[in-house]
Amino acid sequence: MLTVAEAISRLLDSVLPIRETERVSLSAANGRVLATTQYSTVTVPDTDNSAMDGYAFRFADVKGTDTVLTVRQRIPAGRQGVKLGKSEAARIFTGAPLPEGADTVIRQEWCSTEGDKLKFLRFPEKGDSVRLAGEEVKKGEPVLYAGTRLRAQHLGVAASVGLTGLPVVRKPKVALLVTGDELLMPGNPLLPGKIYNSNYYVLRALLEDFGCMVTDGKTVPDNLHATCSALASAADSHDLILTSGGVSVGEEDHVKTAIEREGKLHFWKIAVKPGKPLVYGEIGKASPGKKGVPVIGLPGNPVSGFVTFLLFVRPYILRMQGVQDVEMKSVQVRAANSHDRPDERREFLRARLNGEGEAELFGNQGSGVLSSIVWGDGLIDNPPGRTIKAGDRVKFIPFSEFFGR
Ligand SMILES: Nc1nc2c(c(=O)[nH]1)N[C@H]1C(S)=C(S)[C@@H](COP(=O)(O)OP(=O)(O)OC[C@H]3O[C@@H](n4cnc5c(N)ncnc54)[C@H](O)[C@@H]3O)O[C@H]1N2
Ligand code: MOO
Repeated sequence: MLTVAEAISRLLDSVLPIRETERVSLSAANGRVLATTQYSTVTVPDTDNSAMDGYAFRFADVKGTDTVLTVRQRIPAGRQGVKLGKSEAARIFTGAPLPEGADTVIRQEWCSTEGDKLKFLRFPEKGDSVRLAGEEVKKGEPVLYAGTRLRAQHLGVAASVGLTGLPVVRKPKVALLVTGDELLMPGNPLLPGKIYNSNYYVLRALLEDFGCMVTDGKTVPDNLHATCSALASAADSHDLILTSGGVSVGEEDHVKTAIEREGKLHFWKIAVKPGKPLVYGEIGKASPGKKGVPVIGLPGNPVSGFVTFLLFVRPYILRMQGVQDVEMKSVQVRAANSHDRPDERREFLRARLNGEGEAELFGNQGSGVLSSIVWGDGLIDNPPGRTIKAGDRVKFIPFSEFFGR
């Protein structure tokens, strides 16, 4: 069995990055991956301006708190003032440009006025409450880097330098194939021996969360012929095929054999719990110089599907879109309760942070207990063979870490 790290590096080493790009408006760019580094065509801020509502003046005119200046002008944000005369001040508001000659602002709470006379309650320091031109970005500097997954904050920076749209990588086209004779879609009456298909909704939502365009067919029945033909037709027009179920060792599990028939198996089985039987391969007989379409087969157990998606599929599809930093980062916390049964595989246990910042494990760690991932807000990354006692230090990966970047 491969280790988690080996599986991730074999997956990432074989990713074919998508080269096509498109330009989208800023309001359509959330979640997309930036295709080329963006440089600012403006300086931000473009002039020195006030960080406070108060009074702008020339520092050299103020000798002490007994200095009195004369207020000669009023500059709201969006307007421009005129040059300051000797011992003059300007009434100024947050964001308004400093008038020529001014270098310091005193906030209104720290001074007083009588008519047009300004008195100081505190002695300022030179440059107080002034945002200098170019202190954030200078014209020509890079502001956003290729390979960034664009989030609200990146769109804000793009807008702040006047960009209206951005070049992004084309969305990966992913075929989602869910296998299993026992599956019924919600909306149908539940028949004996059947269960509702939850993986379809989980995996579709996850794929969309990470920027994919998802197409799906009917649920694939548990037979080799149907599995082979579903894989072969999905390979036609997709960048990736993601399957659910049918990857274990029973004679009703056909995904691995179908990959071997329709293409090539790269690996099967990872020393991870949940998720051991994950399979990776490609579909389509590779003609010289041409690769097949990658296929990742996730285990059918619902928690296994969710966890292995985050561990293995998420970095894969982000890297397809050009994101370099796809590593999952954990934080060290104390365990609130125990985990008594060690496993030879590296475990990703469902847990949540309590009010003390400790990770509390969900009671039933079964791979089919989907409610554990609703109760939990992250995973404890537990090394092979290790039990956990309350108070032990553990590595915790919040779900937000997977979704945040
Ligand atoms: N003899 C062995 N049996 C199993 C092994 C093993 O090593 N030896 N491994 C177990 C592990 S670990 C896992 S994980 C599962 C993975 O099995 P499959 O990928 O073949 O998944 P299925 O058998 O199709 O289903 C497993 C389980 O999940 C339910 N399921 C499947 N699809 C869905 C869906 N779309 N929505 C909701 N629930 C789904 C299915 O009904 C089963 O209960 O194999 C173990 N067996
Ligand atoms: O890998 Mo399975 O996912 O342990 O149940």
